[in-house]
Amino acid sequence: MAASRALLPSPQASPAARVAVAPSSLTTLAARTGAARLRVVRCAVLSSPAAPVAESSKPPAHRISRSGSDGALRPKPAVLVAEKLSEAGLAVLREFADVECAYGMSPAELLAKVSQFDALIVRSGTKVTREVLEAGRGRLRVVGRAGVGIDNVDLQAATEVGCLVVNAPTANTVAAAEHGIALLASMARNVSQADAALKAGKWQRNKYVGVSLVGKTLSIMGFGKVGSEVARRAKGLGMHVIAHDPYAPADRARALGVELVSFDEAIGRADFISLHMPLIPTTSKIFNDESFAKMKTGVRIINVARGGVIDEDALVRALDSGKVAQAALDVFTVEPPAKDSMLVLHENVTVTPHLGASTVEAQEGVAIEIAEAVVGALRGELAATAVNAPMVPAEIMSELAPYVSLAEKLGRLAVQLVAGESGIKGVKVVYTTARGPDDLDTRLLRAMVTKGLVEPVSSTFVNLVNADYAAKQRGLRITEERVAHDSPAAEAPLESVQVRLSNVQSKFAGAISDGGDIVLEGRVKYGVPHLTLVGPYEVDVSLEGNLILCRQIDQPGMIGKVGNILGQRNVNISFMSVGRTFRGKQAIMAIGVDEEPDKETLENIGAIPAIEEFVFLEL
Ligand SMILES: NC(=O)c1ccc[n+]([C@@H]2O[C@H](COP(=O)([O-])OP(=O)(O)OC[C@H]3O[C@@H](n4cnc5c(N)ncnc54)[C@H](O)[C@@H]3O)[C@@H](O)[C@H]2O)c1
Ligand SMILES: O=C(O)[C@H](O)COP(=O)(O)O
Repeated sequence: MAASRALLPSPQASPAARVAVAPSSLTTLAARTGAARLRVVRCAVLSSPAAPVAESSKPPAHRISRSGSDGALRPKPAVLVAEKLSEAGLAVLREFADVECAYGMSPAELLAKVSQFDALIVRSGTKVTREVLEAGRGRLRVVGRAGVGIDNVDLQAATEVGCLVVNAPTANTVAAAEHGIALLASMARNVSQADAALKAGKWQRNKYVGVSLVGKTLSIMGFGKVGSEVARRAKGLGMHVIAHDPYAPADRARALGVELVSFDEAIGRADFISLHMPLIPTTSKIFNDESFAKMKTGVRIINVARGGVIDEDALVRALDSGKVAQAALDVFTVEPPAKDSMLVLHENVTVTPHLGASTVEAQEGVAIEIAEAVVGALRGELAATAVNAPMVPAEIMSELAPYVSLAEKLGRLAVQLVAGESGIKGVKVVYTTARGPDDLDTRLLRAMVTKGLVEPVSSTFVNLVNADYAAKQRGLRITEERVAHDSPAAEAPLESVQVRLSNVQSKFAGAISDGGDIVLEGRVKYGVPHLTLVGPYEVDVSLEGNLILCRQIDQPGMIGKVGNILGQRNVNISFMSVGRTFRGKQAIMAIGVDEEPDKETLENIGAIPAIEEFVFLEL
């Protein structure tokens, strides 16, 4: 079987979720409800060795009806809708399945019910925990998230029990952007405070004098789907819009008349700051005492992204001191927030209960998008919005698995090296192989590089079906080059894979090649992906755990010094490799570590006099 007939999800996915897709159907796109969306493509579900269901917990018998496209009689699937879904979506579901809407269930009620259903649909208010997924094991095949964020679904557990998770990533973008603008305007004019005062009988015209928006600088933090829609609307209000997003395409920003700037410049120049980045380890509490201190006194902040990007205690301090004049928040670290939350009760704070996606139109769009994805998945089709993606059949996996993992890891490392404000422009993937184009289809590898580049910095989930579309959406131009390997007798499908990011700045200058690109190259050795080139430096480090890269003057004792610091802090080194240009000149150390070193440990490494720069990268 050719490699081109295969798909691969995250390596931990269980065999029960295995799906194969014909290459001819890989790129069907459709435009709908104003937002571009991907259609599902038909594919064959490979045999799913479902776990045996205990006699006592067996679900009730299925109702028999004609649900197959071939008209054959087979059981009608059952779908549990746990949160309010628009009628349009329910109608799509009812055509294919028995639908039960059980809104507002307690966790115990959900746990008791879930084993009777083939699919479960939720929004952000229902926690789909490991316990829930375990309870559904054997019958529950799909969890549909009617919205973007899947922070409430235990993805790892879903994958382990062979349950596909699909989401609806685009239909609520405009609604979230409009809510951001609504909060911006109502905060600036004290609408909610004045409304509350008037309803309490107070006519306070002098107290609620607002500030104007026209001519003010708005910084958009995260220039993705929602951020760019907010920018477009704010320009219409006469605001000067700048943005910070290290991974956004500069062309798209330019087309909207938005200047991309560094983090410090964005927060330092802004009168208003609107947050639109995903909650990922690098953005967690990124707005904290230190960043508030760099803002203009009297700045105003809007958050319709995720509560966790703000250190909420620090925001209360900044509001109390007047550093931040006002905040308008739709999202909170814990939802719902405590009733006595000082942030929510602060008089200079406007709050809404996570309403960004809550418009009639968005909920209709999201409901249809998720209903179609769930029905498609129950039919054995692969949704382009599958979050824990599909994988390749065993015979393909056995040969390509380590290269697939290598491709994703190179993408993942490369994107973490990006810095500055120019955004990623060109991506080139170079394969050195003894095989001809007919023997090695590189789509899977290209998709995995895209997955590695996109997933760590966005709320987009990439699988083989949507990889090229996801790259295009983000303005990533991915080109490929095949370099013939000298030894045509070589058995391995690939000698090496190289990922080059052009026209980017890097937070680690040592990763920049002589040609000015971020360059990472890897090989598979004894079935394990290895990093073998960083910029111009040859290294050899197994890609397991996490990685520290240090650039230093080549001199004796460096390995010992860094090793000591890590050892003292109980950080286990799994691999270490040094590469240098010339003796006594520049060298880099690539260190594989099992644990994540804390900030102080990394600072101690950086403080070694011969170390010129270092970076910690997560795999
Ligand atoms: N309040 C709501 O109801 C609601 C509705 C929709 C989306 N959201 C949330 O809004 C956020 C944005 O959603 P989206 O659909 O626009 O996602 P997206 O993936 O399209 O955009 C996120 C952008 O953030 C950028 N980014 C990543 N790390 C960054 C960093 N350190 N600094 C600056 N930018 C960074 C990415 O490059 C990307 O361009 C998500 O957190 C999503 O869950 C909330
Ligand atoms: O992630 C999302 O799509 C938004 O935060 C909306 O969540 P909701 O569907 O619970 O409104």
